[in-house]
Amino acid sequence: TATAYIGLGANLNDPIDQLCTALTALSQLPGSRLLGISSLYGSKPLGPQDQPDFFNAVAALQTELEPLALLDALQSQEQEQGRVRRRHWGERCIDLDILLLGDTQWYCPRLTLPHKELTQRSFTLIPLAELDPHLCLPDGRRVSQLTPAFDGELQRCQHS
Ligand SMILES: CC1(C)Nc2nc(N)[nH]c(=O)c2N=C1O
Repeated sequence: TATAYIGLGANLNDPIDQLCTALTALSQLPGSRLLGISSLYGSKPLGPQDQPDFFNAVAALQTELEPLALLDALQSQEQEQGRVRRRHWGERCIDLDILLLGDTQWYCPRLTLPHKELTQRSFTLIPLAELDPHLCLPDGRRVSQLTPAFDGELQRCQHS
């Protein structure tokens, strides 16, 4: 098995509830075990600004699933939660992205691992470093070395 890090994002139709629904689905994924969940973060949308702020989190999932099987499972969960693609980089009720799958480096049209934008986005990097401060990327970089560039960009939501 390998540890997958899944990026979750939502900014439509009660986003926090959407994230909870997705996390419940992840905890029930066959051949997988939910190891941990980052804090919940709020962030300004990257892309068109005429959309609501996003809520983001990252989940750590131990899984036996192969990359494309995991991708299929995540994409069917997005459909299940009624994701409709309206415009490029537009609002969506749920986004489930594989950020990392162990040390796998995977380059195919459907899936790139590690996620292409992983180190360019506060809302993936900061929750990831929270989950595993010592995490190393396949190219050897430590995520905790990359987060200072994004200090102050992300709001950790108040724990209810
Ligand atoms: C539309 C785009 C690029 N912008 C985002 N912006 C933020 N803040 N969070 C996201 O999860 C997110 N996801 C996206 O896919």
